[in-house]
Amino acid sequence: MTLALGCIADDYTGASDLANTLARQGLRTVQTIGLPATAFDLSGVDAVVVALKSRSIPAADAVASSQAAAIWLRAQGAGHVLFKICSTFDSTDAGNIGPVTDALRASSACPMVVVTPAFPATGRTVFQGNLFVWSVPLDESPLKDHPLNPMHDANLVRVLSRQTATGVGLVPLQVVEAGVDALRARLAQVQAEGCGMAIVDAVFDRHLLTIGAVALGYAVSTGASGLGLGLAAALIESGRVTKADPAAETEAPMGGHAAILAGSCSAATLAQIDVFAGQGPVLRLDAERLLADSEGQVAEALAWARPRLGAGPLLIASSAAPDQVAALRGRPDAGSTGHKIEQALAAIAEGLVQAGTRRLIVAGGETSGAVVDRLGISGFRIGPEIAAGVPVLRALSGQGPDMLMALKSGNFGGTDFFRDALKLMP
Ligand SMILES: Nc1ncnc2c1ncn2[C@@H]1O[C@H](COP(=O)(O)OP(=O)(O)O)[C@@H](O)[C@H]1O
Ligand SMILES: O=C(O)[C@@H](O)C(=O)COP(=O)(O)O
Repeated sequence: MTLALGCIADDYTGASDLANTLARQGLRTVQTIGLPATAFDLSGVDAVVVALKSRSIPAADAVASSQAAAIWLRAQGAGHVLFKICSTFDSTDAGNIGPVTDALRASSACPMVVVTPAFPATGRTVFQGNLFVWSVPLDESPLKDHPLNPMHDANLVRVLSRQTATGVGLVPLQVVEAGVDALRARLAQVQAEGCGMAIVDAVFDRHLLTIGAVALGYAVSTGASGLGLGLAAALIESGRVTKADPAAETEAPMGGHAAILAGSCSAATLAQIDVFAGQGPVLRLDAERLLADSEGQVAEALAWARPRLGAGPLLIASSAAPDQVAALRGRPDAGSTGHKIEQALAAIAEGLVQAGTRRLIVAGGETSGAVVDRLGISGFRIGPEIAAGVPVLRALSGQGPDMLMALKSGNFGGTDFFRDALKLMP
């Protein structure tokens, strides 16, 4: 059996978000952490999401790791490769959405790449090329304060044009609404005008079904979970995949201690931490102290956690409000602070697992990447959905610790997300 769909995600939360969407649509989906080191049994698998930590690294490195993933996915039979980016288009003028899309396009001789971060289930819509987060344009949303890639422009044609030498066209909503033929014709038109990519508007899932049906005709596409939804539906509609029942597998409870680690500074995560503070013990780490004495702070956090783990779930967070994040950005070592904080949280995760934690929730994409890497987990099977874009993950047995995880994108989930997650992670 060969793969129907290959996906490359630029971070680990994004990968589990996409894997969740594909699984809910009926594709038998596995998430790998990087490329599998050994031969990987793909029998019965329709889609693989290769999770990379490539969103905030130098563009050349992101291109190299994404190309390697694409080569592997195509060798497994994937006829289409989806480059999964963030639904809030997290990137800088240096990349990495443009450079990676360029490279994947070139290596598969794909004349045109459909690009859309729309994901209506989480309020991400694109209209006339402008990205909205619920009711506000991207540049007025909490993403304007992101510690690594603050987003100051909602116009994605402009944003992407700064990242690539190829022309970036626009397919407006009225064309998508008119259906697959109109969309194909418009893509051919923008291609004839010299564009190699096009931002495609989408407001409702029905638009993503149209976009997925058309995008499947190309070798590569770039987008968030909404595009995954459209591609999955098109694969089933075309008969290339037989729809699976996502609820068919029942799993034994995991047991063990439960803990939550938060490194996201998003508005949603800050609110979720406040709500959890009324339900269980919370340790708020001080970023300045963490940066000054990482080892000491990690040891202190673990000394705080160990005696409490037996009594129920606890939460440890470095998360801070925008003014504190901005203050840190003024430091001379600002370029490396995010990474250092991630590594400290990863070390705490390692200590928690050594102390018997088997159910771990991580808030934040980069943070999740650091934690999963530190734990040596090589992949996940996809469990029930906790909230839009966040599934329960079961570490693939025999590789890394046996455990349940939830990798929450900073901005996803309702205010009671942590309790919702723990209920589904027995
Ligand atoms: N108090 C803090 N001040 C500044 N940056 C922080 C703080 N706490 C965590 N960070 C960093 O902010 C970044 C958050 O990114 P990420 O984990 O991807 O969250 P999100 O999912 O919200 O994007 C990480 O690099 C993290 O280490
Ligand atoms: O598409 C999305 O919004 C998410 O899947 C995603 O990529 C999240 O990234 P982080 O907010 O950095 O976790």
